[in-house]
Amino acid sequence: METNAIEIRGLWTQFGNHIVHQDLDLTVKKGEIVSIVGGSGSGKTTLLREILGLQKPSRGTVKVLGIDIDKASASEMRRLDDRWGVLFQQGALFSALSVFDNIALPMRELHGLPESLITNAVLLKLQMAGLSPDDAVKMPADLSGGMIKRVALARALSLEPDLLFLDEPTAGLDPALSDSFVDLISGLHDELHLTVVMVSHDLDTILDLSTQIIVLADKKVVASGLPEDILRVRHPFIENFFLGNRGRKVLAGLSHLNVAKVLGGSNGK
Ligand SMILES: Nc1ncnc2c1ncn2[C@@H]1O[C@H](COP(=O)(O)OP(=O)(O)OP(=O)(O)O)[C@@H](O)[C@H]1O
Repeated sequence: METNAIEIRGLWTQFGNHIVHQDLDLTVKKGEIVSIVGGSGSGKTTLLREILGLQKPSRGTVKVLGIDIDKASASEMRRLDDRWGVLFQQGALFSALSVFDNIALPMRELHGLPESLITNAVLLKLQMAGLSPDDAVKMPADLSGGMIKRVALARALSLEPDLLFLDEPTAGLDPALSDSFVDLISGLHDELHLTVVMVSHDLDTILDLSTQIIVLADKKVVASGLPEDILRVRHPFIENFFLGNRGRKVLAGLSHLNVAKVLGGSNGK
């Protein structure tokens, strides 16, 4: 049985003369929560787009749930579409559709299910995403930022995916809302045995959720694993991101991680 949710081997991405990924390898096992981090322009969004088959790499293979995205037939791609849910930063909801219709859309598009089943499924997804049945009739313009994220999450879950992709899930949320969104993702992961792949700049979210952190820099994966594995790798991005003032504060709050010990004498002051 396939144990890897995603396998990327020898990936190159080039736009004109600009090489974004150079011989990049990456593996996500089923059931993991993986955070992809990297500086602006390091190619995180492009990588997500390549995993989703929205963009073709210049070279290399991308396999999702055992299927080679480049060689997949139209029907295989449709089946994959059924098996992943995507919460992207932009265009999270259709503004002309109610909350109900936004969540129902993927079911209506892909399955032609009877409306009575769709209604029950939408109500269940609303509940899973921490929303009430009364929210179903609201329009996106009437929702707060936190609610929009929850509705977008409910829609991403609408086809009961095995894989969930989140692009900056907590961007724009205040700390309390961000914490409750993190709890929600964590609960859904445990309950639904989801594999989650997210791109995030939010260190709290990354450290709270990830079973694997993947650091993109210099056109490839420069470090991957748990925070203690990442911190052992000397790289300017890692030092800035994890060990800048804010990073140190967040890491200091993690009792299981002896940051000073991991860093040794030189940086562990
Ligand atoms: N379609 C495209 N054509 C040309 N260049 C592109 C295209 N898509 C992305 N790029 C370039 O590839 C690089 C990586 O972009 P990408 O959006 O993947 O980075 P990112 O890590 O997600 O950045 P950010 O954190 O700022 O969102 C950037 O230099 C970007 O300008």
